[in-house]
Amino acid sequence: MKVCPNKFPEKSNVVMVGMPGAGKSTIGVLLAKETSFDFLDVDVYIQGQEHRRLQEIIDLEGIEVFKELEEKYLCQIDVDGIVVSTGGSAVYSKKGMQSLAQKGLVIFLKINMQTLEERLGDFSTRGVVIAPGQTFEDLFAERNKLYSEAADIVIECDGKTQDELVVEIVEKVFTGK
Ligand SMILES: Nc1ncnc2c1ncn2[C@@H]1O[C@H](COP(=O)(O)OP(=O)(O)O)[C@@H](O)[C@H]1O
Ligand SMILES: O=C(O)C1=C[C@@H](OP(=O)(O)O)[C@@H](O)[C@H](O)C1
Ligand SMILES: [Mg+2]
Repeated sequence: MKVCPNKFPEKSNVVMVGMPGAGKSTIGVLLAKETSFDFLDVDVYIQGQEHRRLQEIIDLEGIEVFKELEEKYLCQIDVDGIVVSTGGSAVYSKKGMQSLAQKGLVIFLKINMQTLEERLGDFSTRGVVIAPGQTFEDLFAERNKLYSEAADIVIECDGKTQDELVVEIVEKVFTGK
């Protein structure tokens, strides 16, 4: 039986946004298991459609081509009863986010700079969309603004385990506590 995000009956999906390393993919799948929702990781979806790794696309074709592709695939997603974990750069696509938000409750997994650095290590090998010369601090500030604007709900993730975060999201989104 499917549980509905009953605090938000007009929304049939849950959409995770946030910095790379914030936990969108791992917490998204745990949330889907907990709620009997299905799960879609947009990064995995793009790779499956493109038959190549995101890192390869970014390295060989550059970030602008990657962002165009990401927008194309974000706009194709038409689902119900799904936890959708986006890639960290999805918020650069206004059209893509508007499309997801039509039926999706957008959850921003917010995390501080120190935790991100610990989790990401060398982000140049993780395929992060960052402009030449842009510092990670600048990227962090730019992205946080976009995630906050896109979000219906902000979840502060620092110092919390994945399981604690799933419980918190279920309470805020599914049981209305
Ligand atoms: N709350 C958490 N506490 C500790 N480690 C976490 C937490 N959330 C995610 N992680 C770890 O951080 C890494 C990045 O998580 P991932 O889900 O891939 O992030 P994203 O999809 O946002 O880039 C993974 O190794 C994951 O296990
Ligand atoms: O933030 C980014 O620029 C990106 C994050 C990645 O996803 P995760 O946020 O799941 O790591 C992936 O979409 C791509 O490599 C670009
Ligand atoms: Mg991910």
